[in-house]
Amino acid sequence: MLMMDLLKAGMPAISGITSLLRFTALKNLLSVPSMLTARLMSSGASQPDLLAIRDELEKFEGGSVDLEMDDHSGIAVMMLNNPKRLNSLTGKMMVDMANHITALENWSLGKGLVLVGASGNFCSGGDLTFVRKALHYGEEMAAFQHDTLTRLLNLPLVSVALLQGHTLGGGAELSTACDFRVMSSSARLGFVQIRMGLTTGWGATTRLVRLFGRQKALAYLTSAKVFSAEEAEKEGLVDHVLSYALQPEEELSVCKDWLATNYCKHDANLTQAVKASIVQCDLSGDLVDSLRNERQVFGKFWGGPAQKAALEAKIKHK
Ligand SMILES: CCCC(=O)SCCNC(=O)CCNC(=O)[C@H](O)C(C)(C)COP(=O)(O)OP(=O)(O)OC[C@H]1O[C@@H](n2cnc3c(N)ncnc32)[C@H](O)[C@@H]1OP(=O)(O)O
Repeated sequence: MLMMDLLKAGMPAISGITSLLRFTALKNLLSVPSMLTARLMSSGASQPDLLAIRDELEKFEGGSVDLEMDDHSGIAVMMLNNPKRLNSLTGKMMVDMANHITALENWSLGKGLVLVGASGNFCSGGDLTFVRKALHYGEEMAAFQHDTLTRLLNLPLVSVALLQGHTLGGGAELSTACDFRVMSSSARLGFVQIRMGLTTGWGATTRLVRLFGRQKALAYLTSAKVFSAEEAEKEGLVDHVLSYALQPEEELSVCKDWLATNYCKHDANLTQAVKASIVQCDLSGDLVDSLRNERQVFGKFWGGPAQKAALEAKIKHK
């Protein structure tokens, strides 16, 4: 794809950064394969054509992902914005997120990132309108999301997901691609994919085993249990539960303060260096192998009879 085509396609809303940074982000998107892609290439596995998948996903419109980068505090806020559908992700939102992560990879003043959903909901998974139209495209979408979410996890910033309202299916997967999870006292969190006739499509099996061990990962994924904040904290699934006295609109600023005062109070260069060193310790070949396997398993179920029956049933994951 030519640079001009990308420019025509348009980068999503980014505020607080210079046009130079936009250009750098675009250049990187084109010329520097992500860490995951580079590893796929070096391992000799067939390389997913992420630019072609990006073009395809972008056709599934609806919602946006918006980014604000505050150079003063060094804290960015990335907001999932599809509130009428509880911030479930369309293909276009996946592309927005990938582009923003490229911008964040290049943010020299950055220390931290809050991932949040608009209007008091984190994310209720894949947008089911998109899902129904993309039943032929599971493994490709999974490859794109694996790349994006591995880059999110490996950003040189300390990241936190603010879980408000519903965090379900793919939304729960997103939350595991952040370093920390802060949960609203009334929120609900569940890896409900199995009830939707699916395995994880966005890399959460691999990340859950690394975060919590195989037994807990197995329990979360096979039970499809939807956790209250109290239960999630007891499990260690979330790092902090917010006071019940807060209104949803106050919770973002409290979460930002939690991140700033605990993990982003020191120099940006040092904070980035610490995170980058931790990422280096964690870069083993088996991450790539595990994600590839996860994607292949997911591809066997996506568009299959169990998923179609679940979509017909219009399940509510209460
Ligand atoms: C690779 C991806 C794999 C996955 O993510 S699998 C998981 C996919 N997510 C789901 O199946 C969630 C299904 N929805 C639900 O369980 C319930 O809507 C939920 C989240 C418990 C909320 O229940 P309520 O509070 O009663 O609200 P509600 O059902 O009236 O929802 C409000 C409006 O949001 C919509 N919505 C919620 N989740 C959605 C989704 N994932 N995709 C598309 N639309 C979604 C819902 O249809 C409703 O819209 P409307 O007002 O009826 O037009």
